[in-house]
Amino acid sequence: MNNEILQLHGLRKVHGDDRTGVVALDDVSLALPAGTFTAVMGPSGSGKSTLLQCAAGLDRPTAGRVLVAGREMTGDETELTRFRREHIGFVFQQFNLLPSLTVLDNVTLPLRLAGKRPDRARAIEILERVGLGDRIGHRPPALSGGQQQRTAIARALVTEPSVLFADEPTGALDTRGARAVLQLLQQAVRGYGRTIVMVTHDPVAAAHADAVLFLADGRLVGRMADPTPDAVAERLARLGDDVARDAVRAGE
Ligand SMILES: Nc1ncnc2c1ncn2[C@@H]1O[C@H](COP(=O)(O)OP(=O)(O)OP(=O)(O)O)[C@@H](O)[C@H]1O
Repeated sequence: MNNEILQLHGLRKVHGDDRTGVVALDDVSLALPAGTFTAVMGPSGSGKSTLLQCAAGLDRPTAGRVLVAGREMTGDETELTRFRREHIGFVFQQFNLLPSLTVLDNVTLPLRLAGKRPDRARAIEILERVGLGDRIGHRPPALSGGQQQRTAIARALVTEPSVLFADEPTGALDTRGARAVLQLLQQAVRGYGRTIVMVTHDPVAAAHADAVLFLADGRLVGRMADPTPDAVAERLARLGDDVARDAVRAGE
């Protein structure tokens, strides 16, 4: 059985005109097994968000293929939307909850959008799992940032996505809120077998993953298994030095 739940083949993304635009991704290929937690790191502008957006079907690559659970992500907007609803979960830095809906209604929303029965019992079970069982009737503005992000994670998990993508999920949180969110993501992988890909700038956050992928100038330039915060920070510093040196050389 093919255990690789996410495959990227020769992904290229040019923002703007293909000839004069910005090359954000340059021939990125990777395959991630199901049930793994992967962090993506790299200097600012290295293409991390673009990689996540293309892999999640929120943006279209200029070239290359994305396969999720063995199926190619392709087609018109309607097909892409259906594919995303079925296979993809996404967690944003700024939570993106609907402020006028209760926590419970935010979490059942993806089911309703997919035309499925909004299974309240299941949504409540997930909210209990993320530690918000006593907050289901609250509205997001009444919650802390960490609680809002845990609501967003519950919303992303309710459809049991093949892959959950998270773009800087702890970027707007304090240390305590961030730790709770990272532990939750770990638990979703280790306890429930989900697959998570997370972009982060924070070596401590990245060290919660099983492996870290490093991007520089739109290319995959390294992978670290069993990361520690110190090892990640050191690798990142070296990458930053390399990028700065290349920029100086290009300007010579
Ligand atoms: N919509 C866009 N239009 C034009 N250029 C873009 C667009 N989005 C991103 N870029 C460019 O593509 C490159 C990669 O951007 P991306 O946001 O993916 O990098 P990143 O690694 O996520 O950066 P950061 O860590 O600063 O968020 C950058 O040079 C950026 O300026």
